[in-house]
Amino acid sequence: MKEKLDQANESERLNHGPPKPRRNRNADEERMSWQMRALNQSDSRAKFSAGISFMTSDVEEVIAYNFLYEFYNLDWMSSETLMIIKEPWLRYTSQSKILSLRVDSPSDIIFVDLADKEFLNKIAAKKWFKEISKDAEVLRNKAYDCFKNGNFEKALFLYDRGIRCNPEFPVLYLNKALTCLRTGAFYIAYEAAKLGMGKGAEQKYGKYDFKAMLLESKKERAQLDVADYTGPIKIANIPGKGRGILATKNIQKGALLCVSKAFSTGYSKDYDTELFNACVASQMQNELKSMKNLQNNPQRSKEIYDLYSGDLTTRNEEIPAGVIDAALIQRICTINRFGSYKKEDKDEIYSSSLFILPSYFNHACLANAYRTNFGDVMAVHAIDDIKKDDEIYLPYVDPFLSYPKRMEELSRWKFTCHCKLCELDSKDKNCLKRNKMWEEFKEYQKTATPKDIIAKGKQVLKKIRESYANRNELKIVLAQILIALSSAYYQLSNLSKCTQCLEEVLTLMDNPLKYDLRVSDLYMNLSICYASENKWKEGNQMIDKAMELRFCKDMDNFKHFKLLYP
Ligand SMILES: C[S@@+](CC[C@H](N)C(=O)[O-])C[C@H]1O[C@@H](n2cnc3c(N)ncnc32)[C@H](O)[C@@H]1O
Repeated sequence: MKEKLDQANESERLNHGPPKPRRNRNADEERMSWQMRALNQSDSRAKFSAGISFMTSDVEEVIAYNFLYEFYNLDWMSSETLMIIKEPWLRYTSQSKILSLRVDSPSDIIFVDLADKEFLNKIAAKKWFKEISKDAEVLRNKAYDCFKNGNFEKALFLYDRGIRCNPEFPVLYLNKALTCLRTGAFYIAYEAAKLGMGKGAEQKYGKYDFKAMLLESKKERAQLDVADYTGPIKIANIPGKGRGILATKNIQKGALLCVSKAFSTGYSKDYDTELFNACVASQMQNELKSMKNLQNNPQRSKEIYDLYSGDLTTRNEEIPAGVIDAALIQRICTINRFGSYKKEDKDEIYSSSLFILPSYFNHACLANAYRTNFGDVMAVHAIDDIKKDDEIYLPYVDPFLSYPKRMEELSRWKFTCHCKLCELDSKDKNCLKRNKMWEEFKEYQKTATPKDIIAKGKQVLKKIRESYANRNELKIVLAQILIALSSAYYQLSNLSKCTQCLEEVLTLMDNPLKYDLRVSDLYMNLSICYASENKWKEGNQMIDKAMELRFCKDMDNFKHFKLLYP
């Protein structure tokens, strides 16, 4: 750690002074040195760079950030690659004392096809021109091989080359469209398909079915796709909060407010997690995915750049479609991050997503809406009755956290929450003492036996109950300790005590927080307790309640609910 800091400080110092002249570098030596580094598997930078061979008498190191690539698929950066770098700048990195060309935004690099004589002429780089087969059929076959092997970037490159060789060959456009669908470049796919059809593809190859192609493109992808749905809500300016979401009519609790497909999602397991913690890894992956998606779908620029980035004053700046402002996208992805966490066997999977419409919800700990994530699709439901023109909130942090912890986590967004729960907690003199007791008990619980948990838990329960003497609602810590006790009683098969605790929890939680997944789980636990005492009617009532809280009440024959509680 110290070594890394020293390196960073040293590079900072160098970057503030004038650059030092350096000796010419020999291309072959450099290539050898990078290839040696590539042998060292842990140096991912070297692996990436070893693909590059140098043709000039001098060598410059380029560090390109924010590219989404896979190490086993680096064809797009090989010895043949010619690129134009827009607005390059020189920097000393913390890794070496040699200046490198730094590129932050993927849209600052234009990859040039060496077979594109016209373009090379235009940029006065004729000498790089390489005579390549002009047979569009050959190129089509080569591209198709790449496509079959999942190398979509290279396939696209070759289809474009083929189109340049023979712009009147319609199937190339259709194949290009299919490849674009695989990479998520929907708009370019649509444009290419339209061009192909314009060139007579339909007459030549039969009816062209864009929808079938889209379905085909999804076969190997475990990504959900839905059309976005917007219910009775709208985006509006909210004094003191920027923009937010308002109800356009009276809404009953349980109603569906919107369904959104993530613009981008990053998963921790897709990243080299040795370097970062899982949460940071998923966030970094999400930033790269959002840049890639925006590069593929430039017409969505406005939607993304309109999102809150932490500074309301600079929002008016119009960024042209196709330009990736990497720093801005990183800020947007951070402030509007929707995270989720899942444990699968031993694997802990974090995901970070960027959603468009849901990013406009402002925060309240005691919110009136609840989000459910299904992969990279989010459904938002009302969890309280909401009046027309009332603001609708989602919680940015877990409302079951203690008040100080919630405030600490919310400080990232630089506002103070004034929801009913925060107002109550901030005025509650016993709040800190009570949270301390609960935190200590949680620690104790980790290693204690169920019997010990009950013995100690009863004492703590008494004190926590007393601490709430002057408060009538939202006694969340009391509910939490009762949940802990109910689980210990259950483990000791003392079902009547378990039932007693759960019944009290559910009375205490008769507020919007009952829609939390952890509370509907308790209804299911209680139904098991009732069933084991042959109280079938009560048991069924509990299942019914859990269904309502999971927004499954109006769904056909329990199908969805069974997925949640098999
Ligand atoms: C994800 S954005 C929400 C949409 C944002 N208000 C906008 O104008 O686009 C998060 C930002 O909204 C503002 N915000 C959210 N909830 C708030 C609240 N309860 N009170 C004040 N500002 C809030 C904060 O500036 C926060 O950093």
